[in-house]
Amino acid sequence: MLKQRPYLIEFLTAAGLIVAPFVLPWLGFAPNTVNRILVWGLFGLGFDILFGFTGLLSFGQSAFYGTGGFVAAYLLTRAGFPYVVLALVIGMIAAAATGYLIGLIALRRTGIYFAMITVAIAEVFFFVEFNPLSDFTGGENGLPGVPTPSFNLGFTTLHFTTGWSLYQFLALCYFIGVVIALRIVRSPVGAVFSAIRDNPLRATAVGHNIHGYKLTAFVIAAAYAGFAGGLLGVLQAFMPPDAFTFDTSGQLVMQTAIGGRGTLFGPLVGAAVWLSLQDFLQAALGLGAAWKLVLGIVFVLLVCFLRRGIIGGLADLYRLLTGQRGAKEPEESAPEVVAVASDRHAAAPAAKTPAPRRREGSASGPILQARGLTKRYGGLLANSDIDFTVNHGELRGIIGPNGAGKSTFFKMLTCEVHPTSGTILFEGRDITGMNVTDVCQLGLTKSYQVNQLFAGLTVRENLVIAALSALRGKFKLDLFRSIDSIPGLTERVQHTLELVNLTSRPDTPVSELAYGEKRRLEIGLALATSPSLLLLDEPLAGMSPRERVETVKLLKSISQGRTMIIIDHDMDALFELAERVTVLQEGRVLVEGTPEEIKNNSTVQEAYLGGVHGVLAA
Ligand SMILES: Nc1ncnc2c1ncn2[C@@H]1O[C@H](COP(=O)(O)OP(=O)(O)OP(=O)(O)O)[C@@H](O)[C@H]1O
Repeated sequence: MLKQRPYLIEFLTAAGLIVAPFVLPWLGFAPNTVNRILVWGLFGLGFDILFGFTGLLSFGQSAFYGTGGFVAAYLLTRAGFPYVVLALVIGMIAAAATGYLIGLIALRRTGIYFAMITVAIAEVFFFVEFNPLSDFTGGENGLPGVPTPSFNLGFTTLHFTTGWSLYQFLALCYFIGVVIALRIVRSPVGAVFSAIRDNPLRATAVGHNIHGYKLTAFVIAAAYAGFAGGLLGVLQAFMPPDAFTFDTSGQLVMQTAIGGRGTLFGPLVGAAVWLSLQDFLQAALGLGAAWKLVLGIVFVLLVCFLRRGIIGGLADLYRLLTGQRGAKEPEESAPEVVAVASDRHAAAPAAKTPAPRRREGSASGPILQARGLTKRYGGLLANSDIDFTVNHGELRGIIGPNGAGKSTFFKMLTCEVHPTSGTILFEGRDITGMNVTDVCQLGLTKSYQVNQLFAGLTVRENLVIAALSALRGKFKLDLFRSIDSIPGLTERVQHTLELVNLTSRPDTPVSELAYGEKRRLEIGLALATSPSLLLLDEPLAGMSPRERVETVKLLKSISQGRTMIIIDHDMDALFELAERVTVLQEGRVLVEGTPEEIKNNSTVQEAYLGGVHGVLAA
């Protein structure tokens, strides 16, 4: 994400587009096929930002393809609008506006429900195009007579009519589309897109308004689709009604899967495979409609054996040949291994600490107050009437038997779940009922009991995601800004790497980290948001004895100048770290005191050991 060879991809794209008309005819590609591939490739650039980079699978892109196409075609054929490029841009804006409205509805749901909504909406558009709007769209006849572009340069006029002549115009459009898409995916917004794809829950928890970013990706994809739809009309001199069909959306998804999602060029490569196979099987072999049978088999084989598509497969091959390690897809990430005897990167006290949002030295008194906090899950009372206060600069420990309600308590404090009753004050402000993103932006966040990392990204990229929320706020549309140009980002990430002792592993994909390293990165994600109150939910869970010792050292170092609350079952470690300890039992505060008081408290010993007094204190 951070390291990019500037303009190399842009240069190679331009070179490829210039060379293509000289090379592709030798490979049997007709100019019309190449032009169709470019239109699909442009359509796919936006779709790949949505699907490949943000992880949102839409089956409704035909709605925007058709909208942009018909708006442009209507302007050029029925409304007598003379400017082709401007008509294409207006079509694109219409599609983007439509995408915004549909996105507001569709993005209310995730996963399969989101996909189903997009299918349904595309079907509605198809119906509307054929019936109520047929006077404008030509119904099943479409809109014939779409002109091709020409540019008057004063001394001469450039006409882009058909074949390789039109290719020049389409290639320019595709190139501009690639340049814009690359800027977007390299921007902070692009980084947050990847975070949403990998772990939307954590992207929200580190302070990003993921709904806003998803909507952005949706609108970008719609805009690309709308422009490509307009180009389809120009290419065919006719805007076909089937632009609106489900087949269009399905073909786009399949082409992207064939070429490789999350690569930007995958849809272009997928379209090349699809359309050249279509031409070859239909025309050369005379298979007629049966060509789809062969295509289906090719698709299944490709998806089974090249899960990351053709480009992903080639990238893997390149890494294999050059001995580089490659990032795995998030779903293929190695399961977390608890044994970490081979962890060579032992923790050590860190040199620098990213500053908390509010300096502790300047504040005193309570930073957090919970009053009468209760959480009911149906008939189960997970937390009951908890009163809890933590002061600025304090390191508080929370212990309690399994199921005592510790994690639920943390979830309520960070507003991940809302209390059934009670109030939470953070820095004197009532945060009860706020959302986890806003609370993180205020400076209260937590590390999770079970790692919640961005599994498809590297260590550094993970920390960048978290640091971006502190530096840019929860939502910002800096779509064309380079991520490297954000002041303080590099330093903050570097400091966090030092703090969690991962300086030797910044470019390692998360899937290749040892368990202990993942736990430290988990803490690093929370730290990189610069919280003024940091909650750590079982930071020592699953660690070997050696790692526990090292991590306790690390936690001590982190705690300097910071307010922290730590839940853990390792009481020795917690008693060593915390100034005060709160004991929860059956959802209630059992007792609160210094580690010494807790160790010697007979009620606590009763709760833990069923009355075998003295063992805790031993
Ligand atoms: N989403 C939920 N729906 C229903 N019950 C829940 C939910 N989350 C937690 N609980 C229940 O609430 C109780 C407290 O759970 P919680 O995870 O807060 O305990 P804990 O002290 O963190 O336990 P552990 O130490 O094992 O992590 C448990 O009985 C648990 O089953």
